[in-house]
Amino acid sequence: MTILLGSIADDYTGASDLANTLTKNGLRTVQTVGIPDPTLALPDVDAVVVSLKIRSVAADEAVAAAGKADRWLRDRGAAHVLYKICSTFDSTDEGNIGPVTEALSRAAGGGIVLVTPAFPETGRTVYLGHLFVNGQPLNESPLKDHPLNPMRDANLVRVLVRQSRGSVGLLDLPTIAAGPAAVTSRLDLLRGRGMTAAIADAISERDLETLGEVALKTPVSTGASGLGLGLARAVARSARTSTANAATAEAIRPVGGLSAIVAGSCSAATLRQLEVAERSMPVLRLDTEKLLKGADEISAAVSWAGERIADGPVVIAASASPEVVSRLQSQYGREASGHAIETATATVASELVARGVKRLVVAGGETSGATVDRLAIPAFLIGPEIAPGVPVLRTVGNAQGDMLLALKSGNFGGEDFFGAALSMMR
Ligand SMILES: Nc1ncnc2c1ncn2[C@@H]1O[C@H](COP(=O)(O)OP(=O)(O)O)[C@@H](O)[C@H]1O
Ligand SMILES: O=C(O)[C@@H](O)C(=O)COP(=O)(O)O
Repeated sequence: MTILLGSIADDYTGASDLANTLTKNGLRTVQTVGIPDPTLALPDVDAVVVSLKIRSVAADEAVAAAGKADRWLRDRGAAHVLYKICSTFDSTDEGNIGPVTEALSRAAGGGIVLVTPAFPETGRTVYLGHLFVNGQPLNESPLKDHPLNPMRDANLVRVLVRQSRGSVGLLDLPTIAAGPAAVTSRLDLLRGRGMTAAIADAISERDLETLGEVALKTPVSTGASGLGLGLARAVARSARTSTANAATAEAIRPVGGLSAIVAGSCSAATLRQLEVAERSMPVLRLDTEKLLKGADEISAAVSWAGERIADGPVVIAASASPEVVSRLQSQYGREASGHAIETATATVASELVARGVKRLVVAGGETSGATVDRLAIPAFLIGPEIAPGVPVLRTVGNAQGDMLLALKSGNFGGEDFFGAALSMMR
């Protein structure tokens, strides 16, 4: 297998979002969980997205993990590797978007890296280096209250500079509108001025196609699914792969079994989706105070689910409003509470799988990472899209047998996401 496009994703929901975009734009794609074991039989694909859980870890740890994934991808022919970050640029000033981007670039021989989180299909646009989320500046959007990475600055040039050793330039919209040649010469100019990264504006698919075409000629880029779209279309044009949706029917062959939803995302979209789910499914809201004090809350949740799950899907959620989250964090600390809750939701999910759940929806990036790790799932095939950025996933090489999952980024999906997801997972 020669990989036409490689990617390293900083979390698992983000990986499935990107894998969905690559698939929709013609690339046969597999999502691996970490670097696959050599014994795992992977399907023949055009693109591999290696999912890592490094969004919220120390930068040196992220650099080391991404470096290993990069070598694995390059050894299998990937000439270009996209570092998939969140479309809302989730990171802190100690975050790793800058350090990983610089390390991947150094490993590939240096140069300037094109960076853009734009993903217009989900309302993420970048203009003059400022990120907008559904029309609101990032720092005024619900992301200002993210439990782990509160985003308080919409100026991404400034955000990236704070995380980087090198300096960061801007590829503005008029340059991008002028087409690939203009973008390439502007990048050359910025590189000549010693810049190691450039934040690229993008408000439409056309901008992303231009950026994808330019980025593909370089060894590394950093961005979200929007840049993935541009890269996939450029790869499809150059390698003459199909431009049709590459999702396979195999990916959604029914698996039967029971179904459940586990949520740890506290994003505005997930909170609304939980309210809507309450109208049609039993929903258990975990008492996170109790959860942090001991394991009883987990076993209580598992027995609550056990009494109901034979009759239909159940929902178990730790998710809470920004006020409740910040109260808990001031008592137990941000990282400690986040980590303890992720461990709890992953434990609940694995107990439910042990009781026959084969169709599982998980809401939240860190929450999904902890759950997929706990279930030790090695890889996923990409099925059809449930909502922009969220595909149905079918496990590959799973010890518990085939399962269908949906890993929902906190901010993605319409109000009825949970019902819509389960109706596509049989
Ligand atoms: N009630 C709560 N109080 C504090 N933190 C919480 C609560 N519920 C969930 N969390 C934590 O918030 C974080 C949400 O992050 P994540 O799962 O990535 O969601 P998203 O996709 O919305 O970013 C996780 O670390 C999760 O454990
Ligand atoms: O790019 C995106 O917005 C998503 O793919 C993503 O990474 C979201 O992260 P979580 O909300 O933490 O799942």
